[in-house]
Amino acid sequence: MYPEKNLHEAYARQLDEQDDLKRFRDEFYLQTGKIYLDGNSLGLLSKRAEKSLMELLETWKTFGIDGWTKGDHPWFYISERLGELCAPLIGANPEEVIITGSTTSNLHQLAATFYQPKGRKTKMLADELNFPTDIYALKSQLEIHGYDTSHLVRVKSGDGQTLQEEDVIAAMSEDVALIVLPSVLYRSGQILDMKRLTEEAHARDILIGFDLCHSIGAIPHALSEWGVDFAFWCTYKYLNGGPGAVGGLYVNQKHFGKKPGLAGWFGSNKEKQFDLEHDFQAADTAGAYQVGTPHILSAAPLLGSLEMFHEAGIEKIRAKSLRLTEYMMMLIDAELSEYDFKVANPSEAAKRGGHIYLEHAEAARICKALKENGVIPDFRSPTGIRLAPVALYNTFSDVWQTIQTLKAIMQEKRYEKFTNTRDVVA
Ligand SMILES: Cc1ncc(COP(=O)(O)O)c(C=O)c1O
Ligand SMILES: Nc1c(O)cccc1C(=O)C[C@H](N)C(=O)O
Repeated sequence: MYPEKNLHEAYARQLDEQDDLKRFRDEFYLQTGKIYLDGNSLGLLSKRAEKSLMELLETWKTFGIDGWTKGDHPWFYISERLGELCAPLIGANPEEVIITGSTTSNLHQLAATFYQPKGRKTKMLADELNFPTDIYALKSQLEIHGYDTSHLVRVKSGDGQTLQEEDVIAAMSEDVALIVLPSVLYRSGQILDMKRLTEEAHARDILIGFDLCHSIGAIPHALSEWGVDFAFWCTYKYLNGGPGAVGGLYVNQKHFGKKPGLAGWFGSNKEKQFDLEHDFQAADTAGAYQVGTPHILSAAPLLGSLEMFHEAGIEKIRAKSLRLTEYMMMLIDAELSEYDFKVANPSEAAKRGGHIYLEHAEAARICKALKENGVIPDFRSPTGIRLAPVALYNTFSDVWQTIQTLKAIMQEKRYEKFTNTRDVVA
C-alpha cells in the first residue's frame, strides 16, 4: 500500500516545510485551535483584505462625495480595476471582466442578454446537479419570455455525483439556444471540460456560459482562448472577498456592443454617464452589463485579497491544491477504510476541483462532531461532507490532523450524541 512513513505527522510537516506558498498562511486570520476547511463556502479574512476595506472606509470619511474620483482607488473605477485584477485568474482580457452584482443577479443579466429564442431554438440547457439558484434564475428567465419551465432541459447524472461531457453534448440538440453549466460542481467538485463543451456548443450554433463559483481562485482557466461566451461567479469563496462580497462576470469581447438585457446607468460609457441623458449609451466592454451603483464597501476587501493571488500565481495555487487533496485522499484511503465513507469526488487530477467530497449516511452528525472537535467542514444535505483545504492558508498538517480527528470520531462514535439533521445554513 502506502509507505508507512507517509502516514505519519512528520511527513505532513515535511510537506509543509517544502511548501513554496507557506508564507501566505500568516496573512490570514486563522481561528486558534481550529482547522478551517470551508473556504469553498466562505473564505477567511486576510489582513490585506481588512486593510483595503479600512482604506476605502477612510476615503468615505475623508472625501465624502469626492471619493468617486479621488484617493488611490476612486470608487467610480473600482469595478473595472477589480475586473482587471481578476482577468488573469480566468484567462480573460481585462476589458472582458467586471466586478459587479452577485452570482445570481449576474446570471440574470447574462441570460437576459444572451438568451434570444428564435425559430426552433428556444430551449435552455443546464444540468440536474447545479446549485439551485442557477436553475431558479434560468427558469424565471424562460417565464419572462413566456415559456414553460419545461423549456429548461437538465442533463442527467448517471451516478448522482458527476456529469459525463458526452451526455451534455448529446443534449445539445437543434432546439437549444443557450447552455449554462458549472465549471466545477459544487458537491462532487468535478471539473467540466469547458474547452470541449464550448467547441461542441459553438459547432451547433449555441451560446455557452459557466458558473465559476467553485473554480475561480482554485484552478486556472483560459476563457478567452476557449471562446466561452460568458461566465459569472462569486468572490466570497476561494477569493476571500468576505460574506456577500461583490460578484463578477465575463463577456467575451466578440460580444462587446451587445445590448444588455438589463440596462442600468452604471453600464454606461463612463465618459457619458454623467451627461444623464435618457438614451442609454452602453460601455463597449464587459462594464456594459453593470446595473446600478457599485457596492464599494463589499468590493473593497478584494483589492487586498487579489494582490495575494497575483503574488502566489494561480498555477502554483492549483499545484498546491492538488497536492493537498491528493494527500487527503491517500489518508482517507489508509485510515478510514472501515468506516463506510465513499469518496465521491473525481480522483483524477484533471477532473478534481479544490475540495474533497465524502458521502456517509451519518454525514450531518459527523460534521457536527468535526466542528466540536475543531475541524470546520461543510455539510451538504442529505449525505455529503465537503472538505476544502485551501492553498493559501491550509497546511498538510491541517489535512493530517483532520483525518486523525475524523478517525477518532468514527472509532469512538463521537457523532452519536448529535442528531443527524442539518442546522439552518448547513
Ligand atoms: C455554483 C454556485 N452558484 C451560485 C451560488 C450562490 O449565488 P449567490 O452568490 O448569488 O448567492 C453558489 C453558492 O452560494 C454556488 O455554489
Ligand atoms: N452563499 C452562501 C450563503 O449566502 C450562505 C451560506 C453558504 C453559502 C454558500 O456559498 C454555499 C455554497 N454556494 C455551496 O457551494 O454550497
